[in-house]
Amino acid sequence: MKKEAIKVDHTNPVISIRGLKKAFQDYAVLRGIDLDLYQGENLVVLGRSGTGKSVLIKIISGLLKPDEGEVEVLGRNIATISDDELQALRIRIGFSFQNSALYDSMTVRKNLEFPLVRNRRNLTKGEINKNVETVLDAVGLSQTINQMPSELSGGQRKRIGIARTLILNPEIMLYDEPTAGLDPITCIEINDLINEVQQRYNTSSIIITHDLTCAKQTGDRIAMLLDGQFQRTGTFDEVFATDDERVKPFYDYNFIK
Ligand SMILES: Nc1ncnc2c1ncn2[C@@H]1O[C@H](COP(=O)(O)OP(=O)(O)OP(=O)(O)O)[C@@H](O)[C@H]1O
Repeated sequence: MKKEAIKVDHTNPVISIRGLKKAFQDYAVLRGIDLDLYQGENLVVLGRSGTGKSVLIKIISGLLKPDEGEVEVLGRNIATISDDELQALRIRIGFSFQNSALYDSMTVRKNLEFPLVRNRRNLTKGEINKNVETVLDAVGLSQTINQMPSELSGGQRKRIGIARTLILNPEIMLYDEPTAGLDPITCIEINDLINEVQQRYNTSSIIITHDLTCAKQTGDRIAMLLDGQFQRTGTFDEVFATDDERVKPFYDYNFIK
């Protein structure tokens, strides 16, 4: 489905990164990253395997510490906040993992209740049920409520993983390769879901992908990580209007020129 026009507030970055560097032993992965994610925006991050996309979102969610630079998330400097403040900030960020990260021994209902029981301790049973039903409806899987993850398809697991992050009403969503391993029709459905989430929950999102159809369908803006920096950012067409041999193969491979 074609993406509906979204109003992005370019005066209000929810993530602001300046001069971010991160190395492991001798290998400099991120070599001076500058990036803003604006309120309401879907930003797609592209880059070859091993260029540091996952490292970047781990730094944003406080799982890894930067070596140098400023990383401000929802107005808080990630490097200097206390552990308690970081914990509170993380609840405002939804992380959709590549493997969906569901608990295999729990039903869909229990998987969805889990973050609420942990983080919203004063909710009544009725409120918990209502929240579970609302997010299941949002991802179009109300009928799976009593099923086990093993009974779901890859696409359904992905949706439940997204529902589990939505249940805490995150302001920022981080999607790590949301369409990896899915068939083309399911990919399109997940792309549509990412756009629906953006509209319905007013989220700002970073979407890491190698799938250019996903990038084109979901991205309001694309940022391409090349040699440790964002060297090409813009709309999909702007980013790929180049003869740069580091960029062209992405397009040619995805769209079979
Ligand atoms: N905790 C760590 N310790 C040491 N090296 C690490 C660590 N985390 C990541 N790296 C290295 O950093 C580099 C970037 O890894 P990252 O997972 O961010 O790549 P990526 O761009 O997400 O790749 P892919 O598209 O394959 O998922 C890799 O060389 C990886 O081995």
